[in-house]
Amino acid sequence: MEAERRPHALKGDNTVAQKGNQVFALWTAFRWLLSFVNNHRGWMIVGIASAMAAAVIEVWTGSLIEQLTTHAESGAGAIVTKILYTVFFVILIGVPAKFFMVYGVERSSAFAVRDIRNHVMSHVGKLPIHYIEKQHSGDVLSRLSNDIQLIHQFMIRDLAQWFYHPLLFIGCFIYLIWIQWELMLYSLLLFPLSLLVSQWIGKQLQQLTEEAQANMGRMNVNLQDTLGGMPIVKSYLLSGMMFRSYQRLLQLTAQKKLAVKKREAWVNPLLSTLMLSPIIFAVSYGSYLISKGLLGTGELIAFLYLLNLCLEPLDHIPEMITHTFEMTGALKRVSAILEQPVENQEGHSIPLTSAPPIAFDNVSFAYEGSPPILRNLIFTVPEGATIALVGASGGGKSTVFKLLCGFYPLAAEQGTIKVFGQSINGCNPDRLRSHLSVVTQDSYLFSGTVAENISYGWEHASMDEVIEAAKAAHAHPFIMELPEGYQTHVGERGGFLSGGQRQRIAIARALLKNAPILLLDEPTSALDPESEGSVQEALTVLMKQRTTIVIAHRLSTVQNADEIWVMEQGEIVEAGSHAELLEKKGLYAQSYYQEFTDLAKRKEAVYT
Ligand SMILES: Nc1ncnc2c1ncn2[C@@H]1O[C@H](COP(=O)(O)OP(=O)(O)OP(=O)(O)O)[C@@H](O)[C@H]1O
Repeated sequence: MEAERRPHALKGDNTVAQKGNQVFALWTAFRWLLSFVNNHRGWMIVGIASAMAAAVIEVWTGSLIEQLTTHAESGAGAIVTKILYTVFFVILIGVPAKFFMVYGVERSSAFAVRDIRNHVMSHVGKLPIHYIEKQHSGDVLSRLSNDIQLIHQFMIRDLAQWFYHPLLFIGCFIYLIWIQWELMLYSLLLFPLSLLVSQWIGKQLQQLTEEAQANMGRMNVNLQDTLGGMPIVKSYLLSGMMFRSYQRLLQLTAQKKLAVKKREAWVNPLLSTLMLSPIIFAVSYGSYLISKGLLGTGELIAFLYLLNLCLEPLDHIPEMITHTFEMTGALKRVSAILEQPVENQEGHSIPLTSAPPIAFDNVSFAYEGSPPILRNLIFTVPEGATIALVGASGGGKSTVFKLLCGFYPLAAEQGTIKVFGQSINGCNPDRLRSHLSVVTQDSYLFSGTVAENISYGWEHASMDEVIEAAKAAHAHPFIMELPEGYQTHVGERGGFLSGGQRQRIAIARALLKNAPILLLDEPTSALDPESEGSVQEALTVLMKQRTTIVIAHRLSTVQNADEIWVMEQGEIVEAGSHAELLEKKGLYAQSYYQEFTDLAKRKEAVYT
C-alpha cells in the first residue's frame, strides 16, 4: 500500500534538473525528504507531537517549580502537596512523551530511508547505459551507501530535535520574559552571538564534510578497482601502486575528518563557555533583584531552571545546524544521480513479424565528444541467418550491438534501426530487449546459485526447465559435479567457476530466455581450446533457428557463418561467405592467412 503512494520526488527532481546547476536549496532538500516521509507520516506525526509535548512538559515543570517554591516559602502545606502530585504526574507523562518522540521519528525515518534507497536504486536501474558507462560504480556505491546513511542519521538524530528544541526555547523564552524581562534580556544577550558563530562554522563544516565524503567516494572507487581487478592488479604488480593511492586518499580523508573534528572540538567548548555566562549573570543580577524586593526566590529558582533549559537548545541547535548542512551536502550528491533522466519506460512494443529481424538503414553514430564510429551503415539480417562481424579492433562492432540493444537512442538524422520491421526509436526498451539474448566474452554471473543464474530474466522457470537448458548448453555434467549441484553458489561474478563453465551457464540462460535474436560478442575468445570446443558446441545448439550476429576476432571460429562482414572504421568494407571472401583476396583473406601464419609460428616456437 505504502509503495503505491509514490513520493513526488521525481517531479521535484525534474524541476531541479531543469534548473541546471542552481544551488540545491535547503528548502528543496526538505521538500524532497518530506515527500518520502509523507508516506509514513503517521509515526512521524506521533514523534513530532510527542517532541512538542515533551517541550511543553519541560516548561510546565518550570512553572510548577516556581509555584512549589513560592508556596513552600509562604507555608501553604496543602497546596504544596497538590503541586507535588502534579509535578510527579508531569514527570511521569514526560517519559512516554520522550519515548514516542524518539521511536515515532525513528520508525517513520527507517521506512522513509528504505523508500529513498528503493527509489534511488530503481532510478539507477533505469538510467541509460551511457550514463552508467561514464560513472564509476564505486562512486555510485558511495552515494548509495555513505550519503544515504548521512541522510538517515540526520533523520533519526536531528529531525525530532528540530521540533523539540526550538519549541522548548520559545516556551522558556516567553516564560522567562513573563518572570522578569530585564533579567532575561541581559542573560540571553550572548545567545545571538553564539548562534551566528555556530552558523558560520556550520557552513565551513559543510564544505569540509562534502570534501571528506567525496574522498570516501574516491576511496570506494579505488577499493572497487583493486578488488574487482585483483588478478590484473596482482599480475601487473599494481598492488603497491593501488595501495599507495588508497593510502593517499585515506590520508586526505583522515585530514578532512580531523579538520571537521578539530573545528567541532574548539567550537563546542567555546559555545559552552558562552552558554554558561548567562547563568552566572542571572544568579548575580537575580540575587540583586531579590535584595531589592523586585523578584521572589521561587521566581529566581524557576528562572534558573528555565534558563538552563533554554540553554539546552542553544547547545544543540548549532550541532543540528551543522548536521543539517552535512545532510544537504549528501542530499546534493544523491540528487545528482536522481537528476539524470531515466530511459524512456514507455514506447511502442515490437511484435514478432515476418519482416527481417534486424535492419540498419543508413545508421551513423558517434559517442559524445568522439569522432564518428559508424558511417552510413546499411544492412539487413534475414531470419535464421548467422552473420559474423569481423574486423580490426575499434572498428565499431560492439557499437552495433549497443545500438541494437537501444543503449544509445538514435536521432532521426542518424538513420533507423529496425527489429522485425519496427523502428526501435521510441520503442519500449524492455520490449525490445526481450527479443535479444546477449552472450559476451566474459558473461556476468550474479552472486547466487547456479540455478538462479540460469533463470535470471526468466524467474518463473521451473527446475526442470533450468536443467533442460543446462543440458542443452552442455553445462549439466559439470554442474552435477559441483558440491551442491544447481544450488552451488557461484561466488562474486562467478569466481568459483572456470571461464568455460561461466560461458555455458550464460548460454543456458540465453536458451531459457528463448529470444529470437542472438548477439554473441566474442563468446569464446577468452577460453582455452578445450573449453572453447564445449562452449562452441553449446553455442551451436543456441544458434539453431535463431537470427545471430557474432563478433569474432579469431576468423577460424566463424567460417560456417552464412555471411561474414568485415568492418573497418564504421563501415562494412567486405561481405560474403568464407569461401567467397577468400576468393576475393581482400582484407578478410589477408587476415585469415595471417592468423594461420601466426598460429603456425607460435606452434613452431613451442615445439622446437
Ligand atoms: N562508451 C563509449 N564512449 C566513447 N567512446 C567509445 C565508447 N565505447 C566505445 N568507444 C569507442 O568507439 C570505438 C569503437 O568501439 P567498439 O567497441 O564498437 O569497437 P570494436 O570494433 O567492437 O572493437 P573491439 O574489437 O576491440 O571490441 C572505439 O574507438 C572506442 O574507443
